[in-house]
Amino acid sequence: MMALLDGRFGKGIFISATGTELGKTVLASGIAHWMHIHKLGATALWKPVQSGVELGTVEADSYRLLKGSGLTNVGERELVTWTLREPLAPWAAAKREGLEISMSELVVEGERRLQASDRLVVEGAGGVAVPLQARHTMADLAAALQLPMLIVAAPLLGTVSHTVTAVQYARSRGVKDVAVVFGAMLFKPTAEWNKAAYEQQLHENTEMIELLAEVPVVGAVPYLPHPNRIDEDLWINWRKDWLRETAHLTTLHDWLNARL
Ligand SMILES: Nc1ncnc2c1ncn2[C@@H]1O[C@H](COP(=O)(O)OP(=O)(O)OP(=O)(O)O)[C@@H](O)[C@H]1O
Ligand SMILES: C[C@H](N)[C@@H](CCCCCC(=O)O)NC(=O)O
Ligand SMILES: [Mg+2]
Repeated sequence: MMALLDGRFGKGIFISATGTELGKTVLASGIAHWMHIHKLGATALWKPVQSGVELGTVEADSYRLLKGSGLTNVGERELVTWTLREPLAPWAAAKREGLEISMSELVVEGERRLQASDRLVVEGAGGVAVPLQARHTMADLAAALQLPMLIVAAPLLGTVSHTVTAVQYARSRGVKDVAVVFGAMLFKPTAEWNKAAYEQQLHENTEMIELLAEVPVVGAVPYLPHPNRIDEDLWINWRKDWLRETAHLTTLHDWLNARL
C-alpha cells in the first residue's frame, strides 16, 4: 500500500514483535516515557487496534501505554483507534463484531498523527504478519507510514527462527529499517536462576540473528512487569524503575535517538 503523503511524515517508530504477549506494550510505554523525560517537544503514542480488552481497564494496552509513559497531553481514548472485544487478530476480531478495519484510513490517520507530534511511537497488535484487514498486515501499515520497525523477540529457545522469519517478512512487505530487541523473560528471576547461562544464551542468539537476518540486535529489556492495578503510585514507581533499569541500554537509546 502506498503512502498517501509521500515524504511529508514526522518522526516515528513502529513497535512490532515475533508474536503476541512478548512485551511490546511495556517497551513502547517505557520508550515513550524515556523520550518524554529526555527530549524536547511532544512525544505521542498510538495503538491503531487493540483487541480482547475494554477501555479504562488495567488490562487494556491503551491504559498501560498511558500510565507507563506518564504522558499527560493525551487521554486514553485518543491513544487508540479501534478497541475490539475478542482477543483475536484485529481482522478477525472486527469480523466477529460485523466490522471491517480500513487500512487506508489507518494510513491517513497515522500520517496525521505523525505530523501532529514531534515523535510518534506506534504499537502494533501481536506480531508482524497479523492482519488488520484482508491481506493487510502490521508490517504493511509500518511500511505505508515509512516507519522504522523495532521487533520485540523472545529471549529464549525458539527465538532464532521466529526472529529471522519475522525480520524477513517485514522487509518483504517494504519495511526498510528494522532492528530487534529481546523482551524480558516473563518470570521473576529466582535464586536458582543462572544469570550467566541466560546471558550466554542471549549473546549466542544475538550473534545468530544478526548474522542470519543481517539486522542489529539493540539490547534486552530488563524484567519489569507493568503494575496490575489502577493505582497512580504504582505507575509512578514503575516509570522511575524503568528509567533506572534501562539506563545501561545505550545501543537501544542510540538507535532511538537516530530515528526520533
Ligand atoms: N520487561 C518485562 N518484564 C516483566 N514482565 C513483562 C515485561 N514485558 C512484558 N511483561 C509482561 O508480559 C505480559 C505481556 O506483555 P505485553 O502486554 O507488553 O505484550 P505485548 O507484546 O504488548 O502483547 P500484545 O500483542 O497483546 O500487544 C504482561 O503481563 C507484561 O506485564
Ligand atoms: C489478543 C492479543 N492481546 C493481541 C492480538 C494478537 C493477535 C495474534 C494473532 C496471531 O498471530 O495468531 N491484541 C492486542 O495487541 O490488542
Ligand atoms: Mg501490547
